[in-house]
Amino acid sequence: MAGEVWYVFVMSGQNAQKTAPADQKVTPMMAQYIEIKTANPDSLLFYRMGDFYELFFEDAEIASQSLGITLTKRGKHQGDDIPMCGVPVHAADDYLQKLIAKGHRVSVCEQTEDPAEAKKRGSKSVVRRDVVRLVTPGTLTEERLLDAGTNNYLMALTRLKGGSLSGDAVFGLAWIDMSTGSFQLSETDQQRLAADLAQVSPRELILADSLLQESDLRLVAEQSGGSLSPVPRAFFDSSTASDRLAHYFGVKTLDGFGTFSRAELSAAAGILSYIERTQLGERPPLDPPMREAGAGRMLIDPATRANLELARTLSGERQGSLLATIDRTVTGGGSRLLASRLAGPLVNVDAIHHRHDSVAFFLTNEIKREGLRQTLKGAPDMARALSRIALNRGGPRDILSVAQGLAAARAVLDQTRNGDIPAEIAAARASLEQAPHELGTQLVAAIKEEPPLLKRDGGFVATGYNSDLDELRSLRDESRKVIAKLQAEYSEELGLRSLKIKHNNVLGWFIEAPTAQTEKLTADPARFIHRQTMAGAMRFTTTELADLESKIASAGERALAIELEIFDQLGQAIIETGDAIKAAAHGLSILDVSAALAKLAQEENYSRPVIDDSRAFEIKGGRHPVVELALRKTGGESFVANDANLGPDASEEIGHIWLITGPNMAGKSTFLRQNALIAVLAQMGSFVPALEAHIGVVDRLFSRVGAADDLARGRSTFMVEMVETAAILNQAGDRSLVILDEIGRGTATFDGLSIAWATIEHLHEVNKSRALFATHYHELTALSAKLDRLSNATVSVKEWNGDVIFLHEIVPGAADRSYGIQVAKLAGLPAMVVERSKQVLGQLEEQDRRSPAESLIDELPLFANITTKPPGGAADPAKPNPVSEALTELAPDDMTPREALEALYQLKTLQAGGDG
Ligand SMILES: Nc1ncnc2c1ncn2[C@@H]1O[C@H](COP(=O)(O)OP(=O)(O)OP(=O)(O)O)[C@@H](O)[C@H]1O
Repeated sequence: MAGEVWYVFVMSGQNAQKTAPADQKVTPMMAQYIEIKTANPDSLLFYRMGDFYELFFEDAEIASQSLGITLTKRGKHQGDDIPMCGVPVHAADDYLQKLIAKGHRVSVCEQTEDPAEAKKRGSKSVVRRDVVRLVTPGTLTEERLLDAGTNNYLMALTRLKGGSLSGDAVFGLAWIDMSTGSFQLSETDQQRLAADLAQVSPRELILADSLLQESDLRLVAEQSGGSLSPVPRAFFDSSTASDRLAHYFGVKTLDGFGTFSRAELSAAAGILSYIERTQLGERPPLDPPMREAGAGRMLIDPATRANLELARTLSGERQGSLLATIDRTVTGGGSRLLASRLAGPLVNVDAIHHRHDSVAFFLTNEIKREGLRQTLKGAPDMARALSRIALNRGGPRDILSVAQGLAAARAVLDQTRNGDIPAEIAAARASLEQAPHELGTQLVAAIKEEPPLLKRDGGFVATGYNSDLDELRSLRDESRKVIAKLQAEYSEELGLRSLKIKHNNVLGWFIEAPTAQTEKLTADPARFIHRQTMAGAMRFTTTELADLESKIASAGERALAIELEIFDQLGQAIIETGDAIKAAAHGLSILDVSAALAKLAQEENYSRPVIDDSRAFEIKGGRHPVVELALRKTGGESFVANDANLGPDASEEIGHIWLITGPNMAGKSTFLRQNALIAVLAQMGSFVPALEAHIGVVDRLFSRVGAADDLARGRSTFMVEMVETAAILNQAGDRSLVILDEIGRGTATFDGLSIAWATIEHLHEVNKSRALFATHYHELTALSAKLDRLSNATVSVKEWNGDVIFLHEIVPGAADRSYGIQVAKLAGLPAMVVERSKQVLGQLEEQDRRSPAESLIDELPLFANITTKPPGGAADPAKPNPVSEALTELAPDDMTPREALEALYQLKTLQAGGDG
């Protein structure tokens, strides 16, 4: 059997042309390897051999290339060398990290018995081995494999066809951070799906392999950025999902956790099946699933998220993103919470107010804040340590982390005690109060201050914690002294100054004396038992020495056994109070985030925004936090603050659109983005970089800024631009905020201008969103005469000696020109080209004066008139349509089936006549 299996495996490699004879000789170890490899086909197999994990065949080739380690060979198979490479067990984490980062999955196969046991079964028997864990990007828990400030989400996506009331498909989402135990569920639709995936930004996305076959869904899944793990459809079986969930959490019914939709349950079942498969028996300590109402968050689609550089810059780095600019947290948990708040700003006014209250509290209570931050700086990542302990991957340092985390929780309670405490802070404090503080005190007493990483060798329990352990340790540690004393006694008794007691691994402890002086020892063979004769020396032992030796050895062993038992007891006590520990860890994160945002507000002069359910969007003295910081760092000019007001006038209920024209490099894009960022910051619960801000909650944020090629997906710059614009025009509503920067730029002038024109009309008439629209098409400014909620704004510049000076000030009105040529001159375009451009421009402007674009305004009907026509432009509304006239005449209730059929034929004839 093993031979056949082997054959299948090798067929996927270079040796495909070779066939394996039925009587193929496979060494027992190789047979075992092949069996295990076949059972774990989609991953690289780390096969434990002594102090190394070895990889063979294709796995070895892939790993050696990915890790830059030497490819060697071990034995032959079917006449060919077997490629092999290996990584030392003690450094395995680093190699795992590299492989996982490159998108691989790794099965870790351990020896599950002592080699001595295997030998008992016969000299040729192989040590039993088994895969103990499948390491995938979304199931990591090791500190070294994780980024402290980033959640590591595993996400499951499932679809129920016709799951909604309207019969459309609904999607269930479940996501888990195994390193902290958080577990969330939500339901969404096709339109929101990409935005919801982007909000979570999973490291690994699991979905039924059948879904991955659909190209649209595959695209959305790929866009999430997570590594894709297809699994069988059966993982998501929604009919058994409730039972599987209840079973996992050891409850009879899920009622206590809340109500979940079928799609959510199906996603939850999928993710739990995957965890069971990858963790092989270990159960990560998960929180009960929480329902994340998708509608409770501002919708930000992936393109907008990327354009606004919320968590990463367009080039993929954290540095330079909004998140990096505002992050003043001092703990890993705080940093993760801040990132998830930024990824999903709220839309509930009360919830936003609560967060602002917390920031305000720490802004006024500076001493409390700084004391708190000082304490938190030393607090380790309790949530992640807890997870490792529960997964049986914990070490002494994880226990110490919990101990120190609980100590920090106690200190923080004292530091935030008095004063008028806002609701969110009070709730966080309550969770700290309920933490298992007695256990904390016990842990502090139990673990040394700087324990070793692994529990394996002991040495982590503090002195004074367990008296038996202390005794055994001193026996072991005192051994040298006891031996030295014995040596002194023997040498005195025998009068032999050169007698020594030594130790080696073969003999253990022994007495050694120069051969010439061993007379007295050999004379008493019953006492001095001869062990070995060397050149010039002889070795002996005594019952006394042997007794001492076994005492020392067993003291070490017994000490280790006691330490491991203590470790298990403490671990168990931690797991039992896991929920309270996790709640306290979350409480600390909330305090960290609130204090950090207050610190930010103070340092950067942010102010508290007014948030309500209106359609207001009034920003006074707004700034772009990232550009402002960049300018400050370069020490050049300072950032010019600007106002924006897109709110409705007193008599209206719908927001406004600003059309911004202005020279290149003046600051249009910066202005657009800063307003979007201010909305995001306000609704995530932060203060904002402005003197004042009044924002009626934004439910969806859309931004189309700049143009980026997406050639990897076969879309041109212009196609990307149009796909994103289409998404905006199809989805934005009157509570949305839309930022459009130079729409139409990617095509010929007239096409671009026409698209921009129609887009503005659509936003104004149909979407009715608050919007900022930057453009170089000056012709568009004429639209403000026709569209009453459209105003023109421009960025002011000064011209001086033919050069242009940017003032970066947004003022009402339209730009008279682009100053493109002046900017080109600044950029160092050759003087000849600059001059020639001026000439060409002069001629073009002359032509334009003869047929100005303003006339378009009167010639073209308003956009609204067009939308009232049926799609396809079938009929002229001025001419009566015979089909609709006939339809109006019909009275279905008064007709027999036969008459109805005849009427249908008649209608068809009429239509045919009309088409002709
Ligand atoms: N309000 C401001 N205060 C100070 N400097 C600013 C301000 N806004 C923008 N700048 C500076 O001007 C540069 C250009 O800004 P931005 O890219 O927003 O211009 P733009 O008008 O969109 O240009 P283009 O039309 O060429 O795309 C920025 O990188 C920044 O250094």
